[in-house]
Amino acid sequence: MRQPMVAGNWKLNGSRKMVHELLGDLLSGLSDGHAAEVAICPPYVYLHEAMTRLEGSRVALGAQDVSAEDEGAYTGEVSAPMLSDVGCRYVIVGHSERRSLYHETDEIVAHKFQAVNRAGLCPILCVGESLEERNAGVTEAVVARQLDAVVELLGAETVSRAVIAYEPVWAIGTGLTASPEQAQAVHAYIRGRLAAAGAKPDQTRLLYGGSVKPDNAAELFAMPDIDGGLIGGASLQAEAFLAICNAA
Ligand SMILES: O=C[C@H](O)COP(=O)(O)O
Repeated sequence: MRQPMVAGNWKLNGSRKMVHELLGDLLSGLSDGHAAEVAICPPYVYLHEAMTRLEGSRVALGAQDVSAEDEGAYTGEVSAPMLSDVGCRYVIVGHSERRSLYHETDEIVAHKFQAVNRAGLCPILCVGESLEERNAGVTEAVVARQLDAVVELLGAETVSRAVIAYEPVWAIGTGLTASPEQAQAVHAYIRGRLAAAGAKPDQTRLLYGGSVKPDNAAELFAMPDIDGGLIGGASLQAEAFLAICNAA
């Protein structure tokens, strides 16, 4: 039985005020027995403050990115041991915005995944195709290439212990959501590919991301291989995020 998970990716949004207000609303709105694991991933500068706010709660902290290096002369970078030091449990790697806007290759993503793993944290590995790729019928090939880059470096068993987020690029921040059937098909493909590579992915949590909102979360999460969501825009409003957490 996989515990569902809902992770909020704040992206480049937030303030100290928002950390206090939104997390306060979240903590008071989550019922004690909520079934899903909930995580929030604010910008680096707010991690410590968020950790202080979340201490003693069941809400986990994650980061949105990480350096592939642990320490040294890498101006501007933040390492996985540092993220561990401030209380993170999760680190998003390979988000499509990092891949497209900051030119992160599959190889860089694999090394970031490795750094997160080395620090004892859990990667949330993002994979997903662009609209052009979907229309060209190469969705599975793109997802396979992104997944295989990490499997080749670390092995399928290690990858299957991470969280994997399928985020079709065309659904991110656009209001267009993959249908539950479209998302389920790719999730099943990912699980199958990990199994074919020698892992036992029955326990691997596969999240869907891309315009998840309170009104579409339940039907997406009802699919057999969708174990929750990676939420962008809707994670910035307590009411919407709580409704999505409850749907999981
Ligand atoms: O990391 C989150 C995803 O990019 C989804 O963002 P969105 O919910 O705003 O579409």
